[in-house]
Amino acid sequence: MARAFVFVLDSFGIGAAADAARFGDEGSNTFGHIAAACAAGQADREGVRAGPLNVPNMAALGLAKAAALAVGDISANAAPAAVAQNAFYGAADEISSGKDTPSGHWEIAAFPVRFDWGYFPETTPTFPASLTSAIVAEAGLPGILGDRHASGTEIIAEFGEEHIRTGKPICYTSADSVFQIAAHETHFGLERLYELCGIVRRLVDPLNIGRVIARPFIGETQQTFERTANRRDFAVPPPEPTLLDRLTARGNRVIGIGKIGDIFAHRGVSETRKAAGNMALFDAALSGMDDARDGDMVFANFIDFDTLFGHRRDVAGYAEALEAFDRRLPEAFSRLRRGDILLLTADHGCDPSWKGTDHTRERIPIIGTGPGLRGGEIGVRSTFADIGETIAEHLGLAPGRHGTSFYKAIAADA
Ligand SMILES: O=P(O)(O)O[C@H]1O[C@H](CO)[C@@H](O)[C@H]1O
Ligand SMILES: [Mn+2]
Ligand SMILES: [Mn+2]
Repeated sequence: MARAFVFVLDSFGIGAAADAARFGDEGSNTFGHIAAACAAGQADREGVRAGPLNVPNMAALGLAKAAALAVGDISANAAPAAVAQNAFYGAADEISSGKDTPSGHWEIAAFPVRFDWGYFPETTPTFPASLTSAIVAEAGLPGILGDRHASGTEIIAEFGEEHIRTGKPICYTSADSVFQIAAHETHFGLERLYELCGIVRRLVDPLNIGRVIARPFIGETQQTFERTANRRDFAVPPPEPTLLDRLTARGNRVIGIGKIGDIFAHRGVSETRKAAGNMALFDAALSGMDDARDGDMVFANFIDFDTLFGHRRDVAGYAEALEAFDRRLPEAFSRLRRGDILLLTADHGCDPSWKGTDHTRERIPIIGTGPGLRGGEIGVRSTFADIGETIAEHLGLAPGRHGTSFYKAIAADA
């Protein structure tokens, strides 16, 4: 029995990447700054959480040691937290050119994105006039609102009422290669929003934009607007086969939890299980573990860390989400059989104490366990693709073109 379970804590970086300066992110550290704020009593929230960050299960997998490695602290091995038998831990730098979600996930799945995505400039309007007029004409719209870089929740508060009044969708972007469209689920219509995103997807293809994202919301006033779980990402398909394609081509199943299917444009994903919120996503991931057979992979994305707390720069909220996630981990551990591997990682950072509202270029944690593994330290890997190649070797696939497996370093001696 060899099965692989990869859980992505979306945006859970553990220290600035080697090339963070290129992104203006030198010194960012999602985990480190959350842990420091908690320790200083600055992340207490009445009735929600208080005190030092309490993530004992991830600590037992070596999270603190991975974090020490990621920030170049050579006393990593002297880090106090005891690491469980079979646990492996380390960190990785990203070699993809962007710090966005598709780049991070594709690189984890052993396909780094070495080309440059298209981006929209930090001007108002941000979208080229020719693009906007094509969208307006093809979709039969009275115009668009927004048309600039923005935080999704803030721009809905600003333009939501005007959107309801005029029927103009709210279009915005970020430091990522995205064209995001916020529209009201009933006044504008959810299906109509998805159709509009399909039109825009086609129109932004020549601009090399990674994703068009539908951002539906409900509520009638600035105070009551709320985004719903009906978000949908329209990503371009990875230009090369990923680990997921290699597995499904062999006849194995890849069960994608949450937005994994969307991120891979549904290629190499046998089945998608969506759910709203990290706890329901965890339930879905456990159901995937229950159903996975020999040679299968469960690939889960836990989006709340990023969307609800990282981008919103909510340190206490992020801390509480980590603690809630950590409390569920024993349920995953108890499902592991001999031959299985469970690996926790992230796709980029989104330091909630950082300036702005964008992602941060960070190293990611690689921590995990498996009943048949020896475990140990795997160092700071030069690419996330080492994760994909390790899973490939674990599941008996031939090596791919990118990344180096660390499987032999953590596998039990033959
Ligand atoms: O501010 P919101 O709408 O959450 O958007 C964020 O989510 C997008 C996709 O992950 C990022 O590009 C960032 O803009
Ligand atoms: Mn992400
Ligand atoms: Mn994000």
